[in-house]
Amino acid sequence: MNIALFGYGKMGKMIEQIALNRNHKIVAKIDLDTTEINFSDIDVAIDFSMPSAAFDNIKQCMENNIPVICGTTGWLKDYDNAVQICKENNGAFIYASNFSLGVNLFFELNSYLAKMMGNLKQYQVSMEEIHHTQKLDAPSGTAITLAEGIIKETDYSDWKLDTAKANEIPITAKRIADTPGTHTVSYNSEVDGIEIIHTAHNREGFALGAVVAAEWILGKNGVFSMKDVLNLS
Ligand SMILES: NC(=O)C1=CN([C@@H]2O[C@H](COP(=O)(O)OP(=O)(O)OC[C@H]3O[C@@H](n4cnc5c(N)ncnc54)[C@H](OP(=O)(O)O)[C@@H]3O)[C@@H](O)[C@H]2O)C=CC1
Ligand SMILES: O=C(O)C1=N[C@H](C(=O)O)C[C@H](O)C1
Repeated sequence: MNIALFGYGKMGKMIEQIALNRNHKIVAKIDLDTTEINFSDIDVAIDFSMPSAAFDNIKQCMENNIPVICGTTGWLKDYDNAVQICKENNGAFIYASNFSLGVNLFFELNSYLAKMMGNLKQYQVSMEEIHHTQKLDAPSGTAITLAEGIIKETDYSDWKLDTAKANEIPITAKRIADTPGTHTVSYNSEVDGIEIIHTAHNREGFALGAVVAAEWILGKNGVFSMKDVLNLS
């Protein structure tokens, strides 16, 4: 499969390694300085760029009939627009805030726990995410997906960074050097607490998930999620 990498930073380089090990070819490495792209060579685009760049990259690929796997976070105000453009072009698109198998299992666990907690008003939920100091967005895309999972199953109506009202989920974002990504969901009552934690030890899981998603989407049309790729319930 011929892959174009939109963004050749920490994730782009890790994806390149994994893709080459799985016998794929990297036919383009696109960054801020790229002036021309030869779309005729590309089977699938994988975007791990920047919040300000992702939507334009996705749009450009869709208009050239290239399936897109997008892992960039912090651009979701334009998500519905991206879905619309995908449909208009009969394209193929996956956005995931986190491509690792472990986090996608953690999303399922989070939903299950939230479902149990829905009627137990003595517990208050809160969340913490920790990432490296170069991260541009806060809270992380993964934390937002976790919060959305809780909102779906409980009376919480929104999330907020730091201070939140009673019906909002407070999220704390910490930035610590060399931390690939740690997410904790906590439920606390007067008498006890329950925590679930996912810790990424490195970026390999994210990169492998993105390449597996690219392999999966080839030949398909539509807007999908990692749940579809991993065949999770
Ligand atoms: N969904 C997931 O599983 C994961 C998502 N991420 C997300 O992926 C994104 C990238 O992360 P990471 O690799 O760590 O970040 P980096 O900062 O290491 O890399 C981003 C790269 O994007 C390049 N870039 C800037 N503008 C454009 C553009 N217009 N088109 C294409 N590329 C561009 C930058 O180039 P330059 O240096 O020249 O500015 C840089 O090389 C972030 O949003 C992050 O949150 C990260 C890990 C996992
Ligand atoms: O910027 C990162 O590094 C990461 N970003 C994603 C997010 O915002 O959730 C996924 C992962 O946690 C690493």
